[in-house]
Amino acid sequence: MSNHALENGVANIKKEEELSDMRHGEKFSFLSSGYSFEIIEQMSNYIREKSQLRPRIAVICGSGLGSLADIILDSTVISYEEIPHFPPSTVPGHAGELVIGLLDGIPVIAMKGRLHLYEGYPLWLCSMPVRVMKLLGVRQIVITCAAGGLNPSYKTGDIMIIKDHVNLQGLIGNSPLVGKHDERFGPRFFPMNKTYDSHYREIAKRIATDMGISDSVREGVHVMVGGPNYETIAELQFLRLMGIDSVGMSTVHEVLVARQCSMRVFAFCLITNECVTEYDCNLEANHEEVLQTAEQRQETLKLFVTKIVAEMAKPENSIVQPIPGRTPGRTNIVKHQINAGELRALRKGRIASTKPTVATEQEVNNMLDLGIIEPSSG
Ligand SMILES: O=P(O)(O)O[C@H]1O[C@H](CO)[C@@H](O)[C@H]1O
Ligand code: HPA
Repeated sequence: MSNHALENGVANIKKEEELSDMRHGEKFSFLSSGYSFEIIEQMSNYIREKSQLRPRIAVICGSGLGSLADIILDSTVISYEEIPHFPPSTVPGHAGELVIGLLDGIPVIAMKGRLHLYEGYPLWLCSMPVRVMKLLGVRQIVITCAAGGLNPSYKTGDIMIIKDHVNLQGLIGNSPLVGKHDERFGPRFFPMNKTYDSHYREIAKRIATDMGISDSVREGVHVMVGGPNYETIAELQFLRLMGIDSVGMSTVHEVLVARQCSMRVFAFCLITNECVTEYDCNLEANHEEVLQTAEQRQETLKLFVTKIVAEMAKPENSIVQPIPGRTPGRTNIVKHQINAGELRALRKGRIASTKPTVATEQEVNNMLDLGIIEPSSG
């Protein structure tokens, strides 16, 4: 190793050590999966104080799709920069604001702009807002992104409902979930085969038909590449061989974290450009085209998202099942230890409000979602 590389390595380790108290407070947590539960809690507490609303549904707005948040009424807008420990958004088309308000009368929280790996943020940091939203009470999430259409039948302006993904980063060990595990965020080992909620996908297709846009609504497999450069022809040909329909630089890490904490996920891409897979083609991908397509499709997308959120909010569509995979016997993972008597009381009547020292309402909801406790029928 050269001296220079060595120095860089030492500098990085020092930086990691400085960060470690913000994460798990352990000197050697270099491969940390990010902020500790307590830091995430601090962030959600900060946001909770800004609005009376307690949304169950979140929307992440992709590149150029921030206008989806503009139809949220009676809103409280919180800049990412004012939230403790929250990094700024640095990409054109991503305002870097949380918007909490009413979408057609339904409480929602929207991320107007997301965080990307290519901004220099590790994946755990890019997906950290999902955990913050979970602690705020979010149980269902709509994740949107701009993406290149790799399936040759796709056209610019199409909406692709994501039915599955290939987690290229994760397959080689770069996941937002690597590192020290905290079961309060969900199980370490969990399945991914039911990630993209099939019921919500059916609802979205029905809505597309009702809106008369079903010709431009597809369903396919998404891949997240690291970016920020667009792909070479050889890379795109390789991805197509893998069965990929759309290519983006986001979404997958957010979906992973959302599923780990049992959120129900609906995700779609706006196909903002057609991927160039032939050497003799003069087209070149560019971010201006991405933003332009998003702007052209914004009115349609606003209506599409509004209708989907309205359906997701219906009681029959908002039931959340705990994700399987919880470590058996881990009832001691809540912040305040629960003894057997208290746990029995929790099981009987969801007593959060009468026994605040045992567990907060938020913790009870978390435990219910994780399957640590069960709702009583009485
Ligand atoms: O995924 P979002 O943020 O929607 O945007 C996509 O568009 C940008 C590239 O033009 C990248 O950020 C890519 O990920
Ligand atoms: N490739 C990767 N990410 C993208 C693209 C693309 O073609 N378009 C929008 N985001």
